[in-house]
Amino acid sequence: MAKAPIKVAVTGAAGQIGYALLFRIASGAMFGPDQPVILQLIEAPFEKPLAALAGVAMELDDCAFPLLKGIVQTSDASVGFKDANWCLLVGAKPRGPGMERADLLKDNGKIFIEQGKIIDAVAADDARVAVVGNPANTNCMIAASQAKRLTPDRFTAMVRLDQNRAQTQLAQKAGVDLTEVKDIFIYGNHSPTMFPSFAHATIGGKAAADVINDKAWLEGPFLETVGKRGAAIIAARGASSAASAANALVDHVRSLVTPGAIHSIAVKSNGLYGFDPEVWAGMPVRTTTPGAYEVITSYEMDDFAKSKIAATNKELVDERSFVASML
Ligand SMILES: NC(=O)c1ccc[n+]([C@@H]2O[C@H](COP(=O)([O-])OP(=O)(O)OC[C@H]3O[C@@H](n4cnc5c(N)ncnc54)[C@H](O)[C@@H]3O)[C@@H](O)[C@H]2O)c1
Ligand SMILES: O=C(O)C[C@H](O)C(=O)O
Repeated sequence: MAKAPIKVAVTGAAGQIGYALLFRIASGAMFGPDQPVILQLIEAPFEKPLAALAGVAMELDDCAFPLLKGIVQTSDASVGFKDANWCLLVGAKPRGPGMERADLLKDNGKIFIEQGKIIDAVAADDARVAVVGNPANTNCMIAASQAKRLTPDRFTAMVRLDQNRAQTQLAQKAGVDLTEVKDIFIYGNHSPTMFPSFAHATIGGKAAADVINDKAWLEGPFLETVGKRGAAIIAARGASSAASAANALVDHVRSLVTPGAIHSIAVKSNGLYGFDPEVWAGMPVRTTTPGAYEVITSYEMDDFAKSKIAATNKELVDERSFVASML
């Protein structure tokens, strides 16, 4: 028997990531080739993005995707999140000229407070939330802070782009196919302070550090390249990563609905790996049942890793304190 459609709400649907994302969701890449979807597309309440959204919806129609069972277009979040099983929070205000990070946090904080409240009020009982809009970890923490019905574990932020970037860098350095690289996980913030923990990664079943045999590269250029990849793409393209970010969100959700998948997501830390209990930090998880996961707690951290985790934790704690009065 055919499966019932699931409702997938996407904010910022007419933005660059939205344009690279919606067609993949509708094609089955995110939820599988037998799972019909209804897309509930949410944009800012302005003429230009809403007109662009109408154009994106026309293109979705024109793809004649067999799995796409409906499209909602709205600037009203209570309509867009209504009964949503997945809420993909991509839309956010970008940093303007001369704007401090704290101002960005506060402006986006208002958006994520509002969206957190509405999701908690109207989304489906099994709703899951994945945050992409930057600063993703703290926006996710803010949205989760507004929820009374939905528990904090339902709210995750995306560090999968960083994991994918790190995997490719290790494969290229070792000169192997990237499928040989396993167990590279991202700890902390989606920002240059993130820590891709190379000590536990393997290449072709052997410790990555032994295969690469270049500690200085791992502790220096590797971390720097992964941490600053977003900025390098902005410098090269004149716009932030979009196709790779959309692809990473497909991977994030696909892994979360696939029992047994092991992957990095940002979750409420609850004090694991030395993070402040109240911040959302990247860490390795294993998906248990579709949408649910357990944090893998067995990785030992050496002094180098502990110092990197302390630095990214400090940034997350600082971000939380910038917005504490709003929570
Ligand atoms: N976590 C990651 O790995 C990662 C990677 C790349 C980009 N990002 C972030 O993703 C976000 C989106 O990037 P983009 O390139 O698509 O940006 P974009 O500016 O092209 O699109 C953002 C869209 O969000 C909409 N929007 C703004 N406020 C909204 C609201 N309250 N409700 C609904 N829609 C709203 C805008 O109208 C716009 O269409 C940015 O914050 C970017 O920094 C995160
Ligand atoms: O939008 C950005 O600042 C960069 C983006 O988060 C990325 O990692 O590509």
